[in-house]
Parts: sequence; C-alpha cells; structure tokens
Amino acid sequence: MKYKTKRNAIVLLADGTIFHGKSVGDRESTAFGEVCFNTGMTGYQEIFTDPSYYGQLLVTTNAHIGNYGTQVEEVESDSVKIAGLICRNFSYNYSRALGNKSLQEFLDDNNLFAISDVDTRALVSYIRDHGAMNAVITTDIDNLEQLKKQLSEVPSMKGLELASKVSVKEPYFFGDEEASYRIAALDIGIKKNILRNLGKRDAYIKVFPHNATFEEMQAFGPDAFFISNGPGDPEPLTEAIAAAKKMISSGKPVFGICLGHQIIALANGVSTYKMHNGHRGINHPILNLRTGKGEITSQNHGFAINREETESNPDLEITHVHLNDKTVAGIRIKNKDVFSVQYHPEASAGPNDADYLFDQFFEMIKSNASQTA
Ligand SMILES: NC(=O)CC[C@H](N)C(=O)O
Repeated sequence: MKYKTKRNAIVLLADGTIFHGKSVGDRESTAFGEVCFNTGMTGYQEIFTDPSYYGQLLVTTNAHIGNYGTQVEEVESDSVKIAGLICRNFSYNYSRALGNKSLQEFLDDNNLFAISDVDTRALVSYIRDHGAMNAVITTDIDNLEQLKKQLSEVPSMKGLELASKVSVKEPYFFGDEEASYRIAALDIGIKKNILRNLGKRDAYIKVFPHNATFEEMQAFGPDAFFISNGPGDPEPLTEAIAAAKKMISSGKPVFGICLGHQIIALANGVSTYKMHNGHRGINHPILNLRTGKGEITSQNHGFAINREETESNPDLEITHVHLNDKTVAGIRIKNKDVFSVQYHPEASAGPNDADYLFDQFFEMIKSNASQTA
C-alpha cells in the first residue's frame, strides 16, 4: 500500500499531558490549535471544511475516519478549515460509488496534518474533565521542551478574533438575481449550506465581508438580514455587533446562526462566555419552548450566551434550550422579526429537524414585505 510508513507522533496538551499516535501517511509535520472533539459518526468532510473550526485541532470520536472517502460537492467552504485532525483509525481506502477522492488525498490537497492510532476515548475523557485547551500534534517527538515553549505562546481561544481569517474579502452574490426576496448576509465564516438553504427559498443573496457596515449592506436594498456562523470568540467582533444593532433597528427580519446568534445577543447587551467544553456533534437535543417539541440538532460551538442576562433582558425571549445542560439555544427579540439559534438548522453534517427555522425566516420576510409595501 502507498502509505505504509507511518511516523510516530504525539498530541501534547498545554498542561503537559501526552497521547501517542502515528502520522497519517509518511509525513513530518506539526500543527497547533485548540483541541476539541466532534461526536458525529458521519459528515467528516462537511465538518473539516466548516469555517467555524478555524484554529482548532479536531478529535473525531467515531472509530473510523475516511472509510467513505470524499465527494467534491460535500464541502462547506472552499478549503479545509480545521488546524489538524486527531483520530483513532484512519482509512486510506474508501468505498463509495460517488466518491471522488480518498480522505488522505483530500487532506493532502489541503496540506492538512492528521494523526491516527490515538486513544481518542482517553483523550476525549481527559478534555471532558479538564476543559478545552491548546495543544500541538507533531512528529517532532524528540523536541518536547521547544514544543512546550511554542505551545505556551499560542493565543487562547478566549478573546481571539478569527472571523477576519475566513471571511470573504469582497462582496459576492449567491442565487438567482430574479428571485422574489433579497437578503444581505454578513459573512463571519458562513457555511455554504446556509446559502443553499436561503437560495432555494427564492432569495437572491449578497454576501458581505466581516467588517461591512450596515449602510453598505442596506445599499443592496435587502428584504432581510442574515448573520452567519464562524470561528473564534464573538466579543472582539465590534464591527459586526455595531452592524447588528442597526439591522435590529431597521425593522427588517434578522436571522442569526451560531456566531450570528452570539452577535445578536451581544448587540442586546447580553455577554458571552467560554464553555468548559463546547457542543460539537450531530445529535444534540434541543427543546423548542414555544412548541414544546424536541429537535435533534447539529452543533459546533465553544462559547454560549449568558442565561441570566438573557432572562432578565425585557426585550428578549428564550425560545430554545439545550437539553443536556440547559444552556440557551435560541432567542427572539420581542415585538421584532429578529431571532437566532446557537445550533445549525442547515445541518451538513447532521439532521434536518430544525429546517423549519429557514421557513420561519421566509414567513417573516413575506409578511414584513407586505406590511411595508
Ligand atoms: N459555529 C459557530 O458559529 C461557532 C461560534 C463560536 N466560534 C463558538 O465557538 O461558540
């Protein structure tokens, strides 16, 4: 087999703990980032290309990664966004009628360093107990003191602005120019499947860079605004928060997903905090408090909005809660067409239980447009 030689590799955590593994392929490399884990059993390609993962070393808890290869259309952005991959068994071969490439080729094309043969169950238990922290994966295993020094210089995710690293530099359009509705979307790390979900509901979308002003977005003549998911700490995104305040006052519908949800909360004076461990997986249970129905959702976040501040804010209503830990999973602004969720109704990867949120957004857009016509 082509990739027979594997080098010894390690995961070195910021607290000095070491887990052993092997390089994927015959490759010498080193990658730094915040270590986090995703429990999804499928959807690795969508997860690896999700811009919200920028700067993170991802541990996959499924026992096999790569077994169904990759497919050119199943990407959530134009490149791999994770900083490195840590897995148990890496499958160099794949079996899938419509696959285009092996995962190894796909990761090599993206120059992404991956290590396998790690006891991921032990690693995940460790992170669960000790919380999210920075780490390095490397084949440079004889140079520990130097690595520890470099690792101590990697900035903490708390306070880190990363949206500018993944956002588009210039505005672009998505969908049919003749569509019935126009949406101005703020790209602070947008996933492609969000655009597909908006576009297929008869919308023409103009996607704006992370630092676009409200006035630039308004000049498109939108019927509604959208604020995307994305990486890093939401609090340093002062330009996005300022734009969100004006979107909210505009009277037009506003929908925020994940980082966008956190920005809407911050625009209402609610603070955010770094969680002990985030929620990353494709089966997170949510309760919709308005309907009393449960939803199984796709999630990927390491920050959350402050629950007490949300509850005591007279303008806000909590619409969804996470059933595992009762964190806030969705809010709306009372008497306005503004709402947001901490999870991913666009799925990709994951279930489509929360697809109705896109329909809800378009119902708001239609009734808002008819009122202002
Ligand atoms: N998927 C996202 O938008 C994540 C938002 C934010 N970066 C967090 O980790 O909480």
